[in-house]
Amino acid sequence: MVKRPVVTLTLNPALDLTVQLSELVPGEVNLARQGNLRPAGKGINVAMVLRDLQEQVAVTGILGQDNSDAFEHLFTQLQLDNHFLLEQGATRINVKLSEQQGRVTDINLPGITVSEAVWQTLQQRLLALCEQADVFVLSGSLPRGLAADSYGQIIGLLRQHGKTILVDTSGQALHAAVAAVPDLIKPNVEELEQWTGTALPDAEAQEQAVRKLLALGIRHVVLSDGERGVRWYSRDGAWQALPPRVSVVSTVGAGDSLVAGLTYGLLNQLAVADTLQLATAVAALAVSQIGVGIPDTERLNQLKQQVSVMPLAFSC
Ligand SMILES: Nc1ncnc2c1ncn2[C@@H]1O[C@H](COP(=O)(O)OP(=O)(O)OP(=O)(O)O)[C@@H](O)[C@H]1O
Ligand SMILES: O=P(O)(O)OC[C@@]1(O)O[C@H](CO)[C@@H](O)[C@@H]1O
Repeated sequence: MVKRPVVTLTLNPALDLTVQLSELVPGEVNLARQGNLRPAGKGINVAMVLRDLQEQVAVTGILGQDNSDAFEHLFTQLQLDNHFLLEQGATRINVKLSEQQGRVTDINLPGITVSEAVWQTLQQRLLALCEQADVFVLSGSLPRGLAADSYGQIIGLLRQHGKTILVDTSGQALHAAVAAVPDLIKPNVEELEQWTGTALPDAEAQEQAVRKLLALGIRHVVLSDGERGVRWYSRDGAWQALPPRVSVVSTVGAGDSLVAGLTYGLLNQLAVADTLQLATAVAALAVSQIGVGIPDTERLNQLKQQVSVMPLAFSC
């Protein structure tokens, strides 16, 4: 049977310039140990990992026409079905300053400005993709020119066609996405705090916020918490996964790798515990390298064995 592809949407992609430094000293001349420029952005990262997990993936979103080559090359190389639209200007460069002891400083640029015409065409393209795909992953921030409720509009459109929708975004875009009730969201703790507008200092406070999200009709809330791991909440129960200890090279893309693992689990109807085991291992792998992906399946299997997954006492 031919597998139907997953669609990942990246409205605000980026070329990630990862700079490896011994230690960042602000205000001084910093000599980098190494630099690396690669096509990225949240949905594209998710797509790369899903491809390494042997899934068929269609990628869409909006790229700047002045520097789309590196992206197009990547899509061809990885056999990602390319449905990106081109807009005037250049896709942004996001700078990731990665220090030896694991700290990463992100400098994310605003990106291109999207015209109304391109936005309308993008919605038509998503509609066309509804013919061939059932699962849509909407990831990342919004570029300039798009209304804050753009994800709300897209979720409404996909919902009318009965699609499964996963969302990973932040700030106002997360607010709008939540209001449109996707199937799964993956905030980190800071993003959950942005959504409630309050500090959520402990698991109890975080779970109060999660209950509100589930009460709105969101079926799965997956809360990531960096090296402390991840907690998955649904009306059927809750689970926690503790990641293996890895030596941190760059945490950039850890969240996207987790989302890819979650998507794989949903697509293949894995049990929650198995999905979390895989997703947490893939995220740990991302942390131990520059960029995302699974260069070594043996290593992934070793990491999977070191993930602990346990049920959590939780009621809605
Ligand atoms: N130091 C670490 N060691 C092992 N696993 C980690 C580490 N940091 C993050 N992870 C894994 O990656 C997952 C996602 O990390 P995090 O909560 O930081 O997501 P995020 O803030 O969305 O990440 P991103 O930097 O991609 O936006 C965590 O739930 C955890 O499983
Ligand atoms: O501006 P957004 O879309 O929130 O984040 C963009 C970004 O930081 O996310 C990815 C890591 O998750 C990077 O590849 C990219 O630079």
